Amino acid sequence: MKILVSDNLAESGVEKLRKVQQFEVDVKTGLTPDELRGIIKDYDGLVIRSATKVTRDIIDAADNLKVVARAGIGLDNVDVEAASKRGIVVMNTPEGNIVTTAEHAIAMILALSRSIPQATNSIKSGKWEKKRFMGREVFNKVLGIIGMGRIGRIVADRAKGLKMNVIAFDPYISSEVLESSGIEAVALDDLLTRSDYITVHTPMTPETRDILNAKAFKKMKEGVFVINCARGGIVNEQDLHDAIRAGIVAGAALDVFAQEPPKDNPLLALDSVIATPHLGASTDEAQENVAIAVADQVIDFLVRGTIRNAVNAPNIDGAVLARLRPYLKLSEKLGSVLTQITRGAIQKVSIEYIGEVASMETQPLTYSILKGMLTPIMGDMVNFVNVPVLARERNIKVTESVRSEAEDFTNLIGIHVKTSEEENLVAGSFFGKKDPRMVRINDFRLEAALEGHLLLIYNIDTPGTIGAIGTCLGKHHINISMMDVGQVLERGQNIIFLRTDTPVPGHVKEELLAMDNVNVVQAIEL
Ligand SMILES: NC(=O)c1ccc[n+]([C@@H]2O[C@H](COP(=O)([O-])OP(=O)(O)OC[C@H]3O[C@@H](n4cnc5c(N)ncnc54)[C@H](O)[C@@H]3O)[C@@H](O)[C@H]2O)c1
Ligand SMILES: O=C(O)CC[C@@H](O)C(=O)O
Repeated sequence: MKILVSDNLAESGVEKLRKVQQFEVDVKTGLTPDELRGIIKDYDGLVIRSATKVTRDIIDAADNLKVVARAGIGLDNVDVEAASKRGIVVMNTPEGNIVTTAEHAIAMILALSRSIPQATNSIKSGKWEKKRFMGREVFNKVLGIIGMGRIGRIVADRAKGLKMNVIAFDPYISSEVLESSGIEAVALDDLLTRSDYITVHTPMTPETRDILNAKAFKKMKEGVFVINCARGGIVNEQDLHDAIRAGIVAGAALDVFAQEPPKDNPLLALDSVIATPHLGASTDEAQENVAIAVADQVIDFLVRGTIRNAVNAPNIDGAVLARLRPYLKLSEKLGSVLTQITRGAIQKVSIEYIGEVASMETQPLTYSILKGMLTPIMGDMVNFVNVPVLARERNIKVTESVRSEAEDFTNLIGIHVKTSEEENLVAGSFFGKKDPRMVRINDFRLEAALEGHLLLIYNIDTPGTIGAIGTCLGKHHINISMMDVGQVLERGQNIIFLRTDTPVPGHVKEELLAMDNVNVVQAIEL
């Protein structure tokens, strides 16, 4: 079997792969997309970090490829959907670099506080500018952490060691879980107004994109420091630039950028901005961890058939998997819809399998639902293996029940979620043999295909509202390809479910929301 390592992988990982008798390992870094497309057909396994872009084009040319394995977390550079369609397993190593990245954020906090990069440049140019670089202690200062997952929690722990006062915003973790680790859970606005330092540690999702934007900067304390070692675009770069120029933000430390490598990024021209070229995970220790983990996983899969840390396949026997595959897809999509339409920290998920599906092995389906629910919140690090642990860590109680007779459908999967703020139910089934559909949102019956760009609107039923919604979308050149309108009252309102050909941008959602009779507008991406 042929393995291609197309990014810089620590030697220990390459060696491990080379020791496997059945493997022939090539290390070829810096390939252009055309070069990679030209050679990929020969390989069974592809090992990457973040530089190689595994696009649909590459996947289409990969006749023998069985696995794409990422040494690291982010899979932004892999078209997972295209790989899944071709039956290629995509895996990552979600644990190996979290300590290193958290330490980088702490290094950024200290470097900002004492202007270490700027002072280094100054002294190297022959100056001795003691007054210019008057610093600031971190002792007793308020550190606001947005996103309290693996890295956020380690940052909190290290910052407490520096005697900072840590407050955190993570709507998907209950305040009891945070407070049991001595961290004050706060609302986002509270964090923005109280923090001396704000660091983001969320994945990039439609909800976290631009979470620090002009509106957020306006609420911050004058002199705040901002740190982004997560993903470019979580902090809006233009708005950060404006906030620095306006004197709100005293300095920013950026490891990640909306475009990498950054091109003519005006932030890099500002003296108060310090930056590193996506080095969060770049320590010998982390690279060793992820290289060994990725090599072990590739060997386990290609030699022993065991799948670990895959984002697109559960850990089960091939024949069972083939039977379950359509249900896995339906389950994951329903889970994703549910999270995207429900606010608050998930407390309880109750799943009902009805009809033929009740006689199948339902545990992978439950994991698939949980994966669908947690991925919009946690991004690529959620996989079929770690999802039960992640759910447990978040105190999510999961119950399953089965019923053999379905009333209107041969098969039905119903999921009810209770969060700290509300409750919702979705249900899905198949039309024809394999066409997954969502058939219920709470009491609203519909027949929605589970793919693409969807929009859920709650409105007060008045003549003209649907027309006005269509006109608004049309004005922004957004075509509606499907529409279901609720006939039953849902929370005293009507419900409209649309599919559009292109995503509905935030400003258009706000325009819809500003209409007299429209109360809720939720975009769902599947
Ligand atoms: N700079 C680097 O080299 C580097 C290295 C590793 C990871 N990362 C990035 O760091 C980030 C965090 O990674 P992780 O492993 O801690 O992820 P994680 O999934 O363990 O944690 C993310 C947390 O963000 C929370 N969250 C989701 N949406 C939120 C929202 N709207 N508001 C507040 N919180 C929200 C989730 O509940 C979760 O607890 C990711 O973006 C990852 O890609 C960067
Ligand atoms: O491989 C890298 O250097 C990037 C690591 C990081 O962003 C990740 O997603 O794991």
